[in-house]
Amino acid sequence: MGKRSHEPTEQRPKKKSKSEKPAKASKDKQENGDEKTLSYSDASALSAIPQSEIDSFLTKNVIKISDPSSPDASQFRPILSFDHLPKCDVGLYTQLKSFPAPTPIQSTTWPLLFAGRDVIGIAETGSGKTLGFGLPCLKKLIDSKSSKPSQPKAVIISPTRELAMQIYDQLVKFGQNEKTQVTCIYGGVGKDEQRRALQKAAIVVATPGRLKDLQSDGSIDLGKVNYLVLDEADRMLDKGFEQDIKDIVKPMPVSRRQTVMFTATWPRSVRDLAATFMKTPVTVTIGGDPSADPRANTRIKQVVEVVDGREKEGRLVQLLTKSQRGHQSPEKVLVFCLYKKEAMRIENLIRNKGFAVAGIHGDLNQSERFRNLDAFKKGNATVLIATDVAARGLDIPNVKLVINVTFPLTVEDYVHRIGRTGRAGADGLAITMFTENDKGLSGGLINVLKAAKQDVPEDLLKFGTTVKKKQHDVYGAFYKDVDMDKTATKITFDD
Ligand SMILES: Nc1ncnc2c1ncn2[C@@H]1O[C@H](COP(=O)(O)OP(=O)(O)OP(=O)(O)O)[C@@H](O)[C@H]1O
Repeated sequence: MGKRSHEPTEQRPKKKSKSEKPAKASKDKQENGDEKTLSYSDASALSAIPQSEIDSFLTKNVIKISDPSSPDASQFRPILSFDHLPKCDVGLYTQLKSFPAPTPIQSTTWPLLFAGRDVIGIAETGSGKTLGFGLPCLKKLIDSKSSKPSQPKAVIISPTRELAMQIYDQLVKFGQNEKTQVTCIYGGVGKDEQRRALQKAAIVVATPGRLKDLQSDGSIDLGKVNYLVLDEADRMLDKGFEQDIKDIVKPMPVSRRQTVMFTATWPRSVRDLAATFMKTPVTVTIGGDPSADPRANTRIKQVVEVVDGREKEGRLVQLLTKSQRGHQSPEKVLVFCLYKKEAMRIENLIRNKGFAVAGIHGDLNQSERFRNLDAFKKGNATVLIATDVAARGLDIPNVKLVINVTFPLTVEDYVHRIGRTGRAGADGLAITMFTENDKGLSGGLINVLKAAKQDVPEDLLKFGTTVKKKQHDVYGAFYKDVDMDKTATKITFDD
């Protein structure tokens, strides 16, 4: 565990006197001797906003900023409007016009990231974290561009291939002029094309296994990387990925890079480890205390049904019938299973009942995974049966309902799973079947329900309210290669 203390004092931003200068800059002394000044100062329109307005924004959105290096977190005023963004000559901000304003996590982390600080950003699912780290990444690339890149300057690591592709798509969409310089690499497909693309890549979005592979065989040199993002950071730091991440970051020492971690859940178990990857990070939390239980997005209505395991399939068919039949356009429903074989069995059952269904899990090849996800995105299939490979980060338009047929291994995964609905300000519904087998997680689930002001069924309370210590080292496991009623023997991850 890291020696560095990661217990910063929590501060609410203080009031700023009118005479105070808004300009700020942070210096990044690079090991190769270059001293790079990352200058950032508030736009004049932002400086002109009365402090009371800033304070009410921070209070309304329950924003906490913890900066161990400065008692005065107010030196970074949140960017309340896109007009407050630092000047950028190319059309980086053009696509933002489709949004009314930055989301709270964007408002609060952008100034810190533009100023070169290491940041941990914790905010609910579907709250725009991708652009939170993505826009400063593109801006940094644009600002630093003196010649064509020969080596990547930024690396964004994501736990799944589909999420990596989604982040890549967003970066390409927003950084249109930088298109050729963003590359996505992930496992399950050939390496040659990826090697070619890497030759002109300034930003690399990757899953850890393939990145490590290409690094080990000399296809990619990460020695010039100065912006590192771990998306779904708690997932990236758990036992399944920890060593890969350590290996990947070796050529880019912490002193020389800006390190950024974003997630919706931030369990204590990963915090000390996270600190070893960062230099005096500022922790930004939207909507609550990071030391509390994982927080679900409060616009999602959560229903928990305590059932007998044998009732699950019948109940699933009932729920799908209600959401799919008799509607001109059936609702999109995402159904989560824990096991690959379970997912396959449920998919067949649902298909035989005549529903428009697709599946996504680790036993499919990569083109099937992409194709099935795409069919669901486009609405050609309105039911997607998934394992936890689809639990994190995926931004699928208009998912109205998430059904958990089998409870995940951790309550954090539950929060991410249900977060596939209720995105970008929309409402959503999550229905979870909970059986006696899951009772070890009842305490954690009850706390998640209570924190989001949801009903807690009596039947669930019967299983107990104690929160057990995390049971799985491989927190957020994706798949188990076993049948439902056998003990897990092998857990595999994306590469
Ligand atoms: N400022 C904004 N205003 C409105 N919508 C936005 C804004 N920024 C991003 N979005 C949209 O919000 C949706 C969710 O964003 P994103 O996928 O980045 O969420 P997230 O916080 O990373 O979620 P998760 O925790 O599930 O990974 C996307 O469709 C994105 O285009």
